[in-house]
Amino acid sequence: MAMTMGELWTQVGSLMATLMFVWAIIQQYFPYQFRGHVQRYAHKLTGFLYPYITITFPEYTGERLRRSEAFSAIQNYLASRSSIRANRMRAEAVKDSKSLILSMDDNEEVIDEFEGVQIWWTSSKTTSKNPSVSYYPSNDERRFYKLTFHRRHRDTILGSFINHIMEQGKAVEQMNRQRKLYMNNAKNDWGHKSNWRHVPFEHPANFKTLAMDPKKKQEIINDLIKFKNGKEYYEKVGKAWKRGYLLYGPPGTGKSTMIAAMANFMEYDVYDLELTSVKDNSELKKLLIEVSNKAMIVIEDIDCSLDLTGQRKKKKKTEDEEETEEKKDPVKKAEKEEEKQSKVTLSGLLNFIDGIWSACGGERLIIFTTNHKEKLDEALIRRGRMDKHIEMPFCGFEAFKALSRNYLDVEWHDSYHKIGQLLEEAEMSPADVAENLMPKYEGETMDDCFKRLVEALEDAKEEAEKKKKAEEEAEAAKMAEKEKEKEKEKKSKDIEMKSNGIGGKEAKENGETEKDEKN
Ligand SMILES: Nc1ncnc2c1ncn2[C@@H]1O[C@H](COP(=O)(O)OP(=O)(O)OP(=O)(O)O)[C@@H](O)[C@H]1O
Ligand SMILES: [Mg+2]
Repeated sequence: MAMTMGELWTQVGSLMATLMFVWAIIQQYFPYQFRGHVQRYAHKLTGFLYPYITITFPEYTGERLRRSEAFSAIQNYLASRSSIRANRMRAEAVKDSKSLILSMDDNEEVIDEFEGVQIWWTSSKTTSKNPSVSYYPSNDERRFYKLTFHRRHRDTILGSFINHIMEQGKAVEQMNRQRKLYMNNAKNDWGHKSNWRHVPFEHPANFKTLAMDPKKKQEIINDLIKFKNGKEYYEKVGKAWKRGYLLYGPPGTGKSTMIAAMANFMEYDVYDLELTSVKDNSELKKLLIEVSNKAMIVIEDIDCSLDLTGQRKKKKKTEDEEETEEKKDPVKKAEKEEEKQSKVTLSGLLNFIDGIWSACGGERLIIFTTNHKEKLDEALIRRGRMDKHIEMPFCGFEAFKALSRNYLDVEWHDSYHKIGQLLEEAEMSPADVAENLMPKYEGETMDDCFKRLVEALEDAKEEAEKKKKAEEEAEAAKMAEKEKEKEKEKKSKDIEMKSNGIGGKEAKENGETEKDEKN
Protein backbone atom coordinates (compact mmCIF):
# COMPACT_ATOMS: atom_id res chain seq x y z
CA MET A 1 0.00 0.00 0.00
CA ALA A 2 1.28 3.45 -0.85
CA MET A 3 2.73 5.33 2.05
CA THR A 4 0.96 8.58 2.97
CA MET A 5 2.99 11.77 3.11
CA GLY A 6 2.59 11.95 6.90
CA GLU A 7 3.94 8.40 7.39
CA LEU A 8 6.78 9.04 4.98
CA TRP A 9 7.72 12.15 6.89
CA THR A 10 7.65 10.41 10.23
CA GLN A 11 10.10 7.80 8.92
CA VAL A 12 12.30 10.27 7.11
CA GLY A 13 12.15 12.61 10.09
CA SER A 14 13.44 10.01 12.53
CA LEU A 15 16.19 9.04 10.09
CA MET A 16 17.17 12.71 9.72
CA ALA A 17 17.20 13.19 13.50
CA THR A 18 19.56 10.23 13.84
CA LEU A 19 21.80 11.60 11.08
CA MET A 20 21.89 15.05 12.67
CA PHE A 21 22.78 13.54 16.02
CA VAL A 22 25.57 11.49 14.47
CA TRP A 23 26.77 14.54 12.54
CA ALA A 24 26.86 16.65 15.73
CA ILE A 25 29.10 14.04 17.38
CA ILE A 26 31.29 13.51 14.33
CA GLN A 27 32.02 17.19 13.80
CA GLN A 28 33.53 17.42 17.31
CA TYR A 29 36.31 15.07 16.16
CA PHE A 30 36.94 16.60 12.72
CA PRO A 31 39.46 19.37 12.29
CA TYR A 32 37.86 22.69 11.28
CA GLN A 33 39.25 22.52 7.66
CA PHE A 34 37.40 19.24 6.89
CA ARG A 35 34.06 20.20 8.29
CA GLY A 36 32.89 21.92 5.00
CA HIS A 37 33.57 18.74 2.98
CA VAL A 38 31.75 16.56 5.46
CA GLN A 39 28.80 18.96 5.46
CA ARG A 40 28.55 18.80 1.65
CA TYR A 41 28.52 15.01 1.70
CA ALA A 42 25.92 15.03 4.45
CA HIS A 43 23.64 17.27 2.32
CA LYS A 44 24.12 14.97 -0.68
CA LEU A 45 23.17 11.97 1.42
CA THR A 46 20.10 13.79 2.75
CA GLY A 47 19.09 14.76 -0.81
CA PHE A 48 19.43 11.14 -1.89
CA LEU A 49 17.25 9.87 0.95
CA TYR A 50 14.77 12.76 0.92
CA PRO A 51 13.80 13.81 -2.65
CA TYR A 52 11.50 16.61 -1.53
CA ILE A 53 12.12 20.32 -1.62
CA THR A 54 10.73 22.60 1.05
CA ILE A 55 10.26 26.37 0.94
CA THR A 56 9.56 28.31 4.11
CA PHE A 57 7.51 31.51 4.19
CA PRO A 58 7.92 33.27 7.56
CA GLU A 59 5.19 35.64 8.77
CA TYR A 60 7.54 38.48 9.59
CA THR A 61 10.58 39.45 7.58
CA GLY A 62 13.31 42.05 7.57
CA GLU A 63 15.01 43.82 10.42
CA ARG A 64 11.88 45.72 11.38
CA LEU A 65 9.85 42.56 11.21
CA ARG A 66 7.24 43.65 8.70
CA ARG A 67 4.43 41.23 7.95
CA SER A 68 5.50 39.37 4.85
CA GLU A 69 3.36 39.92 1.74
CA ALA A 70 4.00 36.36 0.65
CA PHE A 71 2.75 35.00 4.00
CA SER A 72 -0.47 37.07 3.75
CA ALA A 73 -0.97 36.01 0.14
CA ILE A 74 -0.58 32.32 1.08
CA GLN A 75 -2.96 32.77 4.01
CA ASN A 76 -5.60 34.25 1.71
CA TYR A 77 -4.93 31.70 -1.01
CA LEU A 78 -5.34 28.77 1.40
CA ALA A 79 -8.46 30.34 2.94
CA SER A 80 -10.04 30.61 -0.52
CA ARG A 81 -9.33 26.97 -1.46
CA SER A 82 -12.38 25.29 0.00
CA SER A 83 -11.16 21.92 -1.25
CA ILE A 84 -8.08 22.07 0.96
CA ARG A 85 -9.56 23.27 4.24
CA ALA A 86 -7.77 22.01 7.30
CA ASN A 87 -9.63 20.39 10.21
CA ARG A 88 -8.23 22.81 12.75
CA MET A 89 -8.37 26.43 11.78
CA ARG A 90 -7.67 29.77 13.36
CA ALA A 91 -9.68 32.94 12.81
CA GLU A 92 -7.91 36.27 12.70
CA ALA A 93 -9.08 39.85 12.28
CA VAL A 94 -6.53 41.19 9.80
CA LYS A 95 -6.05 44.95 9.45
CA ASP A 96 -8.23 46.54 6.72
CA SER A 97 -10.08 43.29 6.14
CA LYS A 98 -13.88 43.40 6.31
CA SER A 99 -14.26 39.82 7.50
CA LEU A 100 -12.33 37.36 9.65
CA ILE A 101 -9.60 35.45 7.85
CA LEU A 102 -9.70 31.71 8.44
CA SER A 103 -6.42 29.92 8.10
CA MET A 104 -5.08 26.55 9.14
CA ASP A 105 -3.97 26.26 12.72
CA ASP A 106 -0.38 25.58 13.78
CA ASN A 107 1.04 22.17 12.95
CA GLU A 108 -1.71 21.39 10.46
CA GLU A 109 -1.01 19.91 7.05
CA VAL A 110 -3.11 20.11 3.89
CA ILE A 111 -2.63 18.70 0.41
CA ASP A 112 -2.94 20.98 -2.58
CA GLU A 113 -2.67 20.34 -6.32
CA PHE A 114 -1.42 22.49 -9.17
CA GLU A 115 -1.27 21.35 -12.81
CA GLY A 116 -1.35 17.73 -11.65
CA VAL A 117 1.49 18.23 -9.15
CA GLN A 118 0.86 17.36 -5.51
CA ILE A 119 1.95 19.94 -2.96
CA TRP A 120 1.95 19.82 0.84
CA TRP A 121 1.35 22.88 2.95
CA THR A 122 2.17 22.91 6.64
CA SER A 123 1.73 25.67 9.12
CA SER A 124 4.11 25.77 12.08
CA LYS A 125 5.64 28.10 14.57
CA THR A 126 8.93 28.40 16.34
CA THR A 127 9.24 29.86 19.79
CA SER A 128 12.35 31.76 20.75
CA LYS A 129 14.21 30.41 23.74
CA ASN A 130 15.35 33.88 24.75
CA PRO A 131 12.24 35.99 24.97
CA SER A 132 13.04 39.64 24.70
CA VAL A 133 11.04 42.79 25.25
CA SER A 134 9.77 44.17 21.96
CA TYR A 135 7.02 46.28 20.45
CA TYR A 136 6.25 43.49 18.02
CA PRO A 137 3.80 41.00 19.50
CA SER A 138 5.05 37.89 17.75
CA ASN A 139 8.71 38.46 18.37
CA ASP A 140 9.19 35.29 20.35
CA GLU A 141 6.64 33.26 18.39
CA ARG A 142 7.41 33.05 14.68
CA ARG A 143 4.83 31.45 12.49
CA PHE A 144 5.58 30.21 9.01
CA TYR A 145 4.14 28.21 6.15
CA LYS A 146 6.14 25.42 4.63
CA LEU A 147 5.62 24.30 1.06
CA THR A 148 6.85 20.80 0.17
CA PHE A 149 7.00 19.22 -3.29
CA HIS A 150 8.96 16.57 -5.15
CA ARG A 151 12.16 17.87 -6.66
CA ARG A 152 11.16 16.67 -10.14
CA HIS A 153 8.47 19.42 -10.13
CA ARG A 154 10.90 22.17 -9.22
CA ASP A 155 10.36 24.09 -12.50
CA THR A 156 6.58 23.99 -12.29
CA ILE A 157 6.51 25.14 -8.69
CA LEU A 158 9.18 27.79 -8.88
CA GLY A 159 8.22 28.86 -12.40
CA SER A 160 4.48 29.26 -12.10
CA PHE A 161 2.97 28.00 -8.85
CA ILE A 162 4.56 30.67 -6.64
CA ASN A 163 3.32 33.43 -8.98
CA HIS A 164 -0.08 31.77 -9.06
CA ILE A 165 -0.49 31.81 -5.28
CA MET A 166 0.72 35.40 -5.03
CA GLU A 167 -1.81 36.53 -7.66
CA GLN A 168 -4.66 34.50 -6.20
CA GLY A 169 -3.86 35.57 -2.65
CA LYS A 170 -3.74 39.23 -3.60
CA ALA A 171 -7.02 38.96 -5.50
CA VAL A 172 -8.69 37.41 -2.42
CA GLU A 173 -7.18 40.12 -0.23
CA GLN A 174 -8.57 42.75 -2.58
CA MET A 175 -12.02 41.21 -2.32
CA ASN A 176 -11.95 40.95 1.48
CA ARG A 177 -10.51 44.39 1.91
CA GLN A 178 -12.60 46.99 3.67
CA ARG A 179 -12.82 49.68 1.02
CA LYS A 180 -12.32 53.29 1.98
CA LEU A 181 -13.76 56.65 1.18
CA TYR A 182 -11.04 59.29 1.23
CA MET A 183 -11.46 63.03 1.43
CA ASN A 184 -8.76 65.64 1.11
CA ASN A 185 -7.83 67.52 4.28
CA ALA A 186 -8.65 71.17 4.46
CA LYS A 187 -5.54 73.37 4.32
CA ASN A 188 -5.78 74.36 7.97
CA ASP A 189 -6.31 70.78 9.14
CA TRP A 190 -3.04 70.35 10.99
CA GLY A 191 -1.64 67.25 12.53
CA HIS A 192 -2.39 64.92 9.61
CA LYS A 193 0.56 63.18 8.02
CA SER A 194 -1.38 62.33 4.90
CA ASN A 195 -3.22 64.76 2.67
CA TRP A 196 -6.19 62.41 2.73
CA ARG A 197 -8.41 61.26 5.59
CA HIS A 198 -10.56 58.18 5.26
CA VAL A 199 -13.61 56.38 6.59
CA PRO A 200 -14.92 52.93 5.61
CA PHE A 201 -16.82 53.05 2.33
CA GLU A 202 -20.17 51.41 2.92
CA HIS A 203 -22.58 52.82 0.34
CA PRO A 204 -25.29 50.27 -0.56
CA ALA A 205 -25.81 51.45 -4.17
CA ASN A 206 -25.39 48.90 -6.93
CA PHE A 207 -26.18 48.54 -10.61
CA LYS A 208 -29.15 46.28 -9.89
CA THR A 209 -31.03 48.98 -7.97
CA LEU A 210 -29.81 51.90 -10.09
CA ALA A 211 -32.80 53.05 -12.12
CA MET A 212 -31.95 53.86 -15.71
CA ASP A 213 -32.43 52.58 -19.23
CA PRO A 214 -31.25 48.92 -19.10
CA LYS A 215 -29.38 49.17 -22.41
CA LYS A 216 -27.47 52.20 -21.27
CA LYS A 217 -26.74 50.56 -17.93
CA GLN A 218 -25.39 47.43 -19.62
CA GLU A 219 -23.21 49.57 -21.87
CA ILE A 220 -21.65 51.22 -18.81
CA ILE A 221 -21.13 47.86 -17.09
CA ASN A 222 -19.44 46.48 -20.23
CA ASP A 223 -17.23 49.54 -20.43
CA LEU A 224 -16.15 49.08 -16.81
CA ILE A 225 -15.44 45.38 -17.28
CA LYS A 226 -13.35 46.14 -20.38
CA PHE A 227 -11.40 48.70 -18.41
CA LYS A 228 -10.83 46.36 -15.45
CA ASN A 229 -9.48 43.61 -17.70
CA GLY A 230 -7.60 46.01 -19.92
CA LYS A 231 -4.13 45.99 -18.35
CA GLU A 232 -2.45 44.34 -21.36
CA TYR A 233 -4.46 46.39 -23.82
CA TYR A 234 -3.45 49.71 -22.24
CA GLU A 235 0.16 48.54 -22.18
CA LYS A 236 -0.04 47.53 -25.83
CA VAL A 237 -1.36 50.87 -27.00
CA GLY A 238 1.02 52.76 -24.71
CA LYS A 239 -1.71 54.52 -22.74
CA ALA A 240 -1.88 55.05 -18.98
CA TRP A 241 -4.37 52.63 -17.41
CA LYS A 242 -7.03 55.16 -16.46
CA ARG A 243 -10.39 56.29 -17.76
CA GLY A 244 -12.43 59.42 -17.33
CA TYR A 245 -16.20 59.58 -16.98
CA LEU A 246 -18.32 62.69 -17.11
CA LEU A 247 -21.74 62.26 -15.50
CA TYR A 248 -24.11 65.08 -16.32
CA GLY A 249 -27.77 65.80 -15.80
CA PRO A 250 -30.26 67.68 -13.63
CA PRO A 251 -30.19 67.37 -9.83
CA GLY A 252 -31.49 64.13 -8.33
CA THR A 253 -31.00 62.00 -11.43
CA GLY A 254 -28.57 59.59 -9.76
CA LYS A 255 -25.07 60.87 -10.56
CA SER A 256 -23.73 60.36 -7.05
CA THR A 257 -25.62 57.07 -6.78
CA MET A 258 -24.01 55.94 -10.04
CA ILE A 259 -20.54 56.73 -8.64
CA ALA A 260 -21.21 54.59 -5.56
CA ALA A 261 -22.57 51.76 -7.72
CA MET A 262 -19.47 51.94 -9.94
CA ALA A 263 -17.15 51.86 -6.93
CA ASN A 264 -18.94 48.84 -5.49
CA PHE A 265 -18.90 47.07 -8.84
CA MET A 266 -15.19 47.70 -9.41
CA GLU A 267 -14.30 47.20 -5.72
CA TYR A 268 -12.29 50.40 -5.77
CA ASP A 269 -11.56 52.94 -3.05
CA VAL A 270 -13.15 56.33 -3.61
CA TYR A 271 -11.20 59.58 -3.38
CA ASP A 272 -13.66 62.45 -3.08
CA LEU A 273 -11.65 65.48 -4.11
CA GLU A 274 -12.91 68.85 -2.88
CA LEU A 275 -11.10 71.26 -5.17
CA THR A 276 -11.94 74.36 -3.16
CA SER A 277 -9.88 72.95 -0.26
CA VAL A 278 -6.79 72.53 -2.45
CA LYS A 279 -4.41 75.45 -2.07
CA ASP A 280 -2.72 75.37 -5.44
CA ASN A 281 -1.64 73.21 -8.37
CA SER A 282 1.34 71.73 -6.56
CA GLU A 283 -0.86 70.61 -3.66
CA LEU A 284 -3.16 69.01 -6.21
CA LYS A 285 -0.19 67.08 -7.58
CA LYS A 286 0.75 65.89 -4.08
CA LEU A 287 -2.77 64.63 -3.54
CA LEU A 288 -2.62 62.71 -6.79
CA ILE A 289 0.64 61.00 -5.88
CA GLU A 290 -0.96 59.62 -2.70
CA VAL A 291 -3.86 58.00 -4.54
CA SER A 292 -3.59 54.21 -4.56
CA ASN A 293 -4.18 51.90 -7.49
CA LYS A 294 -7.68 50.51 -8.02
CA ALA A 295 -9.17 53.84 -7.10
CA MET A 296 -11.79 56.24 -8.24
CA ILE A 297 -11.11 59.96 -8.05
CA VAL A 298 -14.33 61.92 -7.91
CA ILE A 299 -14.86 65.64 -8.38
CA GLU A 300 -18.52 66.46 -7.87
CA ASP A 301 -20.19 69.50 -9.37
CA ILE A 302 -17.08 70.43 -11.30
CA ASP A 303 -18.73 73.57 -12.70
CA CYS A 304 -19.16 74.95 -9.17
CA SER A 305 -15.83 73.79 -7.74
CA LEU A 306 -13.70 76.60 -9.03
CA ASP A 307 -13.89 79.26 -11.68
CA LEU A 308 -12.62 76.81 -14.27
CA THR A 309 -15.05 77.75 -16.96
CA GLY A 310 -14.49 81.46 -17.14
CA GLN A 311 -18.25 81.76 -17.42
CA ARG A 312 -19.37 80.70 -13.99
CA LYS A 313 -19.75 84.15 -12.51
CA LYS A 314 -22.55 85.23 -14.72
CA LYS A 315 -23.27 88.62 -13.29
CA LYS A 316 -20.58 90.75 -11.75
CA LYS A 317 -21.86 92.11 -8.51
CA THR A 318 -20.63 95.32 -7.04
CA GLU A 319 -18.40 95.03 -3.97
CA ASP A 320 -21.09 96.65 -1.81
CA GLU A 321 -23.68 94.14 -2.97
CA GLU A 322 -21.34 91.25 -2.21
CA GLU A 323 -20.52 92.59 1.22
CA THR A 324 -24.16 92.86 2.28
CA GLU A 325 -24.83 89.35 0.92
CA GLU A 326 -21.91 87.91 2.89
CA LYS A 327 -23.06 89.65 6.04
CA LYS A 328 -26.47 88.03 5.68
CA ASP A 329 -25.15 84.60 4.82
CA PRO A 330 -22.07 83.36 6.73
CA VAL A 331 -21.89 80.18 4.59
CA LYS A 332 -21.50 82.29 1.50
CA LYS A 333 -18.75 84.22 3.25
CA ALA A 334 -16.88 81.00 4.10
CA GLU A 335 -17.25 79.76 0.53
CA LYS A 336 -15.91 83.03 -0.76
CA GLU A 337 -12.93 82.79 1.58
CA GLU A 338 -12.18 79.27 0.35
CA GLU A 339 -12.45 80.35 -3.25
CA LYS A 340 -10.06 83.21 -2.64
CA GLN A 341 -7.51 80.87 -1.07
CA SER A 342 -7.63 78.14 -3.72
CA LYS A 343 -5.36 78.89 -6.62
CA VAL A 344 -5.93 75.72 -8.60
CA THR A 345 -6.17 76.64 -12.26
CA LEU A 346 -7.72 74.93 -15.24
CA SER A 347 -4.29 73.96 -16.54
CA GLY A 348 -3.42 72.53 -13.09
CA LEU A 349 -6.53 70.39 -13.25
CA LEU A 350 -5.86 69.28 -16.82
CA ASN A 351 -2.40 68.25 -15.72
CA PHE A 352 -3.91 66.39 -12.78
CA ILE A 353 -6.10 64.38 -15.13
CA ASP A 354 -3.62 63.45 -17.82
CA GLY A 355 -0.27 64.95 -17.02
CA ILE A 356 2.79 62.79 -16.58
CA TRP A 357 2.06 62.29 -12.85
CA SER A 358 -1.35 60.87 -13.53
CA ALA A 359 0.31 57.80 -15.04
CA CYS A 360 2.10 56.97 -11.75
CA GLY A 361 -0.07 54.08 -10.67
CA GLY A 362 -2.71 52.31 -12.65
CA GLU A 363 -6.31 51.19 -12.74
CA ARG A 364 -7.89 54.50 -11.87
CA LEU A 365 -11.15 56.08 -12.84
CA ILE A 366 -11.58 59.84 -12.77
CA ILE A 367 -15.17 60.96 -12.52
CA PHE A 368 -16.63 64.45 -12.84
CA THR A 369 -20.24 65.31 -12.23
CA THR A 370 -22.07 68.43 -13.31
CA ASN A 371 -25.57 69.80 -13.70
CA HIS A 372 -24.39 72.05 -16.54
CA LYS A 373 -22.21 70.30 -19.09
CA GLU A 374 -22.50 73.25 -21.46
CA LYS A 375 -20.70 75.49 -18.98
CA LEU A 376 -17.54 73.39 -18.90
CA ASP A 377 -14.41 74.19 -20.81
CA GLU A 378 -14.08 72.04 -23.94
CA ALA A 379 -10.50 71.12 -23.04
CA LEU A 380 -11.60 69.70 -19.71
CA ILE A 381 -14.10 67.24 -21.14
CA ARG A 382 -12.57 66.27 -24.45
CA ARG A 383 -12.20 62.55 -25.17
CA GLY A 384 -8.94 61.29 -23.72
CA ARG A 385 -9.61 63.25 -20.55
CA MET A 386 -13.26 62.45 -20.05
CA ASP A 387 -13.48 59.40 -22.27
CA LYS A 388 -17.11 58.59 -21.69
CA HIS A 389 -19.89 61.13 -21.27
CA ILE A 390 -22.93 59.70 -19.52
CA GLU A 391 -26.16 61.62 -19.45
CA MET A 392 -28.35 61.04 -16.40
CA PRO A 393 -31.76 62.21 -17.62
CA PHE A 394 -35.13 62.84 -15.95
CA CYS A 395 -36.98 59.68 -15.02
CA GLY A 396 -38.12 57.63 -18.01
CA PHE A 397 -40.53 54.69 -17.97
CA GLU A 398 -37.79 52.03 -17.70
CA ALA A 399 -36.19 53.85 -14.77
CA PHE A 400 -39.61 54.19 -13.12
CA LYS A 401 -40.23 50.43 -13.46
CA ALA A 402 -36.88 49.74 -11.78
CA LEU A 403 -37.75 52.14 -8.95
CA SER A 404 -41.14 50.55 -8.31
CA ARG A 405 -39.45 47.16 -8.25
CA ASN A 406 -36.95 48.48 -5.69
CA TYR A 407 -39.35 50.41 -3.50
CA LEU A 408 -42.60 48.43 -3.73
CA ASP A 409 -41.56 45.00 -5.04
CA VAL A 410 -44.01 45.28 -7.89
CA GLU A 411 -43.68 44.39 -11.58
CA TRP A 412 -46.95 45.80 -12.91
CA HIS A 413 -49.84 48.01 -11.77
CA ASP A 414 -52.94 49.42 -13.43
CA SER A 415 -51.54 52.93 -13.24
CA TYR A 416 -48.40 52.07 -15.25
CA HIS A 417 -49.89 53.17 -18.56
CA LYS A 418 -50.90 56.55 -17.23
CA ILE A 419 -47.58 57.02 -15.42
CA GLY A 420 -45.70 56.16 -18.63
CA GLN A 421 -47.57 58.87 -20.50
CA LEU A 422 -47.15 61.43 -17.73
CA LEU A 423 -43.41 60.77 -17.48
CA GLU A 424 -43.06 61.72 -21.15
CA GLU A 425 -44.82 65.02 -20.57
CA ALA A 426 -43.57 65.97 -17.11
CA GLU A 427 -39.95 66.35 -16.08
CA MET A 428 -39.39 64.50 -12.82
CA SER A 429 -36.08 63.29 -11.43
CA PRO A 430 -35.71 59.66 -10.27
CA ALA A 431 -35.11 61.11 -6.77
CA ASP A 432 -38.60 62.68 -6.80
CA VAL A 433 -40.22 59.56 -8.26
CA ALA A 434 -38.55 57.44 -5.58
CA GLU A 435 -39.70 59.80 -2.85
CA ASN A 436 -43.32 59.49 -4.03
CA LEU A 437 -43.10 55.71 -4.22
CA MET A 438 -41.77 55.33 -0.71
CA PRO A 439 -44.55 54.44 1.80
CA LYS A 440 -44.89 57.28 4.28
CA TYR A 441 -46.71 55.62 7.15
CA GLU A 442 -47.39 52.17 8.51
CA GLY A 443 -50.08 50.52 6.40
CA GLU A 444 -49.83 52.81 3.38
CA THR A 445 -50.65 50.61 0.40
CA MET A 446 -48.99 50.36 -2.97
CA ASP A 447 -52.14 51.89 -4.56
CA ASP A 448 -51.76 54.93 -2.31
CA CYS A 449 -48.13 55.34 -3.39
CA PHE A 450 -48.93 55.11 -7.11
CA LYS A 451 -51.85 57.54 -6.62
CA ARG A 452 -49.51 60.02 -4.96
CA LEU A 453 -47.04 59.65 -7.81
CA VAL A 454 -49.74 60.21 -10.46
CA GLU A 455 -50.85 63.37 -8.66
CA ALA A 456 -47.29 64.61 -8.35
CA LEU A 457 -46.68 63.90 -12.03
CA GLU A 458 -49.85 65.75 -13.00
CA ASP A 459 -48.68 68.74 -10.96
CA ALA A 460 -45.24 68.50 -12.55
CA LYS A 461 -46.85 68.30 -15.98
CA GLU A 462 -48.90 71.39 -15.26
CA GLU A 463 -45.78 73.10 -14.01
CA ALA A 464 -43.85 72.03 -17.11
CA GLU A 465 -46.64 73.29 -19.36
CA LYS A 466 -46.72 76.61 -17.53
CA LYS A 467 -42.97 76.86 -17.80
CA LYS A 468 -43.09 76.01 -21.48
CA LYS A 469 -45.84 78.55 -22.08
CA ALA A 470 -43.92 81.21 -20.19
CA GLU A 471 -40.80 80.37 -22.17
CA GLU A 472 -42.73 80.52 -25.44
CA GLU A 473 -44.24 83.84 -24.45
CA ALA A 474 -40.85 85.16 -23.45
CA GLU A 475 -39.44 83.96 -26.76
CA ALA A 476 -42.32 85.52 -28.68
CA ALA A 477 -41.85 88.79 -26.78
CA LYS A 478 -38.15 88.65 -27.55
CA MET A 479 -38.83 88.06 -31.22
CA ALA A 480 -41.37 90.89 -31.28
CA GLU A 481 -38.84 93.15 -29.59
CA LYS A 482 -36.24 92.14 -32.20
CA GLU A 483 -38.73 92.81 -35.01
CA LYS A 484 -39.45 96.19 -33.51
CA GLU A 485 -35.74 96.92 -33.26
CA LYS A 486 -35.25 95.84 -36.86
CA GLU A 487 -38.16 98.00 -38.00
CA LYS A 488 -36.75 100.93 -36.06
CA GLU A 489 -33.29 100.36 -37.53
CA LYS A 490 -34.71 100.11 -41.03
CA LYS A 491 -36.59 103.34 -40.60
CA SER A 492 -33.58 105.23 -39.27
CA LYS A 493 -31.46 103.78 -42.10
CA ASP A 494 -33.99 104.94 -44.69
CA ILE A 495 -33.93 108.43 -43.23
CA GLU A 496 -30.14 108.37 -43.15
CA MET A 497 -29.94 107.15 -46.75
CA LYS A 498 -32.36 109.80 -47.87
CA SER A 499 -30.36 112.51 -46.18
CA ASN A 500 -27.10 110.93 -47.41
CA GLY A 501 -28.49 110.81 -50.93
CA ILE A 502 -29.15 114.54 -50.93
CA GLY A 503 -25.86 115.25 -49.22
CA GLY A 504 -24.10 113.03 -51.79
CA LYS A 505 -25.56 114.95 -54.68
CA GLU A 506 -24.51 118.22 -53.14
CA ALA A 507 -21.00 116.87 -52.53
CA LYS A 508 -20.78 115.69 -56.12
CA GLU A 509 -21.85 119.04 -57.41
CA ASN A 510 -19.36 120.82 -55.16
CA GLY A 511 -16.57 118.52 -56.33
CA GLU A 512 -17.32 119.26 -59.98
CA THR A 513 -17.30 123.04 -59.42
CA GLU A 514 -13.89 122.75 -57.70
CA LYS A 515 -12.56 120.78 -60.71
CA ASP A 516 -13.91 123.37 -63.14
CA GLU A 517 -12.27 126.18 -61.20
CA LYS A 518 -8.85 124.43 -61.37
CA ASN A 519 -9.17 123.90 -65.10
N1 LIG B 1 -31.22 56.66 -11.18
C1 LIG B 1 -31.50 56.44 -9.88
N2 LIG B 1 -31.66 55.17 -9.44
C2 LIG B 1 -31.94 54.93 -8.16
N3 LIG B 1 -32.07 55.88 -7.23
C3 LIG B 1 -31.93 57.15 -7.62
C4 LIG B 1 -31.61 57.48 -8.96
N4 LIG B 1 -31.52 58.81 -9.05
C5 LIG B 1 -31.74 59.30 -7.84
N5 LIG B 1 -32.00 58.31 -6.96
C6 LIG B 1 -32.30 58.48 -5.54
O1 LIG B 1 -32.32 59.86 -5.29
C7 LIG B 1 -31.36 60.27 -4.35
C8 LIG B 1 -30.54 61.43 -4.91
O2 LIG B 1 -29.79 60.99 -6.01
P1 LIG B 1 -28.29 61.46 -6.29
O3 LIG B 1 -27.72 62.08 -5.09
O4 LIG B 1 -27.55 60.30 -6.85
O5 LIG B 1 -28.54 62.54 -7.40
P2 LIG B 1 -27.48 63.46 -8.13
O6 LIG B 1 -27.71 63.32 -9.60
O7 LIG B 1 -26.13 63.19 -7.62
O8 LIG B 1 -27.97 64.92 -7.69
P3 LIG B 1 -27.09 66.26 -7.61
O9 LIG B 1 -26.88 66.74 -9.02
O10 LIG B 1 -27.99 67.19 -6.87
O11 LIG B 1 -25.84 65.95 -6.88
C9 LIG B 1 -30.48 59.08 -4.09
O12 LIG B 1 -30.31 58.90 -2.72
C10 LIG B 1 -31.21 57.91 -4.67
O13 LIG B 1 -31.85 57.21 -3.63
MG1 LIG C 1 -24.73 64.34 -6.51
